[in-house]
Amino acid sequence: MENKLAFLGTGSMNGAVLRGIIASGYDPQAITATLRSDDKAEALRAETGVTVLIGAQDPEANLKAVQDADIVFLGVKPVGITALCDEIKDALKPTAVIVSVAAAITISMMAEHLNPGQPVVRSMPNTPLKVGAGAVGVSAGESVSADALEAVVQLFAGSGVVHVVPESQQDAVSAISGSGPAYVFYLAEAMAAAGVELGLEPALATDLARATVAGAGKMLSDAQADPSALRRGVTSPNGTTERAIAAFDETNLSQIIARGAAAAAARAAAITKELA
Ligand SMILES: NC(=O)C1=CN([C@@H]2O[C@H](COP(=O)(O)OP(=O)(O)OC[C@H]3O[C@@H](n4cnc5c(N)ncnc54)[C@H](OP(=O)(O)O)[C@@H]3O)[C@@H](O)[C@H]2O)C=CC1
Ligand SMILES: O=C(O)[C@@H]1CCC=N1
Repeated sequence: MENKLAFLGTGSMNGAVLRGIIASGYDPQAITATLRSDDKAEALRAETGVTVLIGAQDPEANLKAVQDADIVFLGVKPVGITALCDEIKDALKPTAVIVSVAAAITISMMAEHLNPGQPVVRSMPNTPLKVGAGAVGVSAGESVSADALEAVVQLFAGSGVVHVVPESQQDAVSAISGSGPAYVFYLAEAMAAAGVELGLEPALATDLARATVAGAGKMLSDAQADPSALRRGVTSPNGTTERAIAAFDETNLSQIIARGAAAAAARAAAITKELA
């Protein structure tokens, strides 16, 4: 029988994890999801077939969702994670594995707000899980058995690549793959704007940028794909692409991207300090 799953705070990220799991064939009847407000509840129910409980209508929604759950995904904002742990801790099965998707909240911060020995996994997923193309870093607390960790890894693996990483690397994972989809969307926005500057209609420029980023992403989705080799395949000697890459290099675009990622990782470390 499949593990019973609970999703507490089923917004953008937990919703993507949930949709990825459902798309990979998991029985929706084994899943209960909670939301705080009711505006997206009906759509979530209709789309996924899971049981949806709404906090604004039932103060016990989270408690009901976890009472027979084997794996509990915490999907609220970082600032709400420890309060959510306090809320649910006595309703959890002692063996239930808590899986946080929150940036910056450490395993020990969660463990302080749960009963001793409750297994805790810290994960950093990303929203492309929703379309079966996610990337996830997971780190296990000391109470997590090898079987329990494997069960969590398998849930994510149905809709993305999964790497078990030391918890000390989670801020870096967050800065690369957690936030990374936004960097790629930003690139698509910048390409569309560049197309408009070159005289294309905005709708055409956006469509060309969108299809190009999506197509390049599809080529990269092969686990053996090498980004540098793929780039060279587009870059004719003394051709047009070469001039664009040279202009990027002149402006040190790689360093600019590294600065952005470092700023994201630094913000995660700062949030940890703020909320510890
Ligand atoms: N968005 C992303 O790409 C990524 C996000 N994350 C992490 O995911 C977490 C959630 O972020 P995100 O999904 O973007 O945020 P969202 O605001 O989209 O989702 C949070 C959800 O939690 C609900 N909620 C808040 N408090 C409670 C509660 N006490 N009980 C039940 N539901 C509650 C909110 O409901 P309501 O709207 O009604 O308040 C909302 O639906 C964060 O900790 C973030 O660090 C990690 C990786 C990537
Ligand atoms: O922006 C954030 O804080 C979250 C964590 C990683 C992606 N989104």
